[in-house]
Amino acid sequence: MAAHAEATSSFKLALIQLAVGSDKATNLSRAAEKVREAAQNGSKIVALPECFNSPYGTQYFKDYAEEVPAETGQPGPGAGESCKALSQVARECGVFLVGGSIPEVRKGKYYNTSMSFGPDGALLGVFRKVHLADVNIPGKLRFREPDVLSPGNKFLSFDTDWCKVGIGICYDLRFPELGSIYGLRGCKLLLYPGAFNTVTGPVHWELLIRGLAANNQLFVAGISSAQDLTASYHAWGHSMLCNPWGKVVVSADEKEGIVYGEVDLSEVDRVRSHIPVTAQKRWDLYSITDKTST
Ligand SMILES: NC(=O)CC(=O)C(=O)O
Repeated sequence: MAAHAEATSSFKLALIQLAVGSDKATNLSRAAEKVREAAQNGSKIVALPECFNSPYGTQYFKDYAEEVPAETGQPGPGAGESCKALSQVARECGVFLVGGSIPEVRKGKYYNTSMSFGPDGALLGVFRKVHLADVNIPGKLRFREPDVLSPGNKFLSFDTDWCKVGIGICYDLRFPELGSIYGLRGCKLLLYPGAFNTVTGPVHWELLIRGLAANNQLFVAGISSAQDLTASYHAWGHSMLCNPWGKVVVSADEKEGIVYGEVDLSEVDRVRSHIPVTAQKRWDLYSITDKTST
């Protein structure tokens, strides 16, 4: 009965392609406004982009960094302003909220950190970007997150009322091992807040999202900030949801907006029954080992 209920369940997902500026308070209040709009339009899971409260760039991370609670559950009075704002709007709207990412400071180290909240405002868990962006394309683009950030050492998957969701951040898309691990954990939806750029984005963003979805036969969404050609970093935009067949269900252009997609979980089982690769793994020949705990 439970399996049937899940097999037929479907829900609306909202990807908020936010225009991010240099004022943190404005970024937070505009993000909350968009979460309210997405909830009013019937979304059950809402996701924000990478670095939604600060401009993207190694020169900004330290100035915008906040502490993130060490414990899950309702954030205490000492929680940072972004954590409090996200928790509050998730509770007000009764949605699962994947809070994009923010620069975090913890014991003198900096991280690119995503916090996820339940509909009661409780912090469900944090994901610190595991693979840090290291891009050097001579004459075109250079940025190295490892110059400032430390990598996270844990993955994050959590249960919603419909399915288990796995979280990665941007450059993590380049490492299909993470998607495989979430697939093995039973996730049916992967959410990657991101900020690809106008050099790598046109070639790699959609390709990586679709590849991850097709290889693991599950839903994958990438959530970008909007493109701003006056900023020092030109985010690619093009937030999108891809289905387990590897097809783009819905996508944005480069401008600010909310992308809505219907996640019909029965598609996961349908695609897996049509082409049973998830049941054909040759674990006698190779392995994917999850060395972390949830
Ligand atoms: N910003 C990133 O983390 C990644 C990126 O832009 C890229 O891989 O290209």
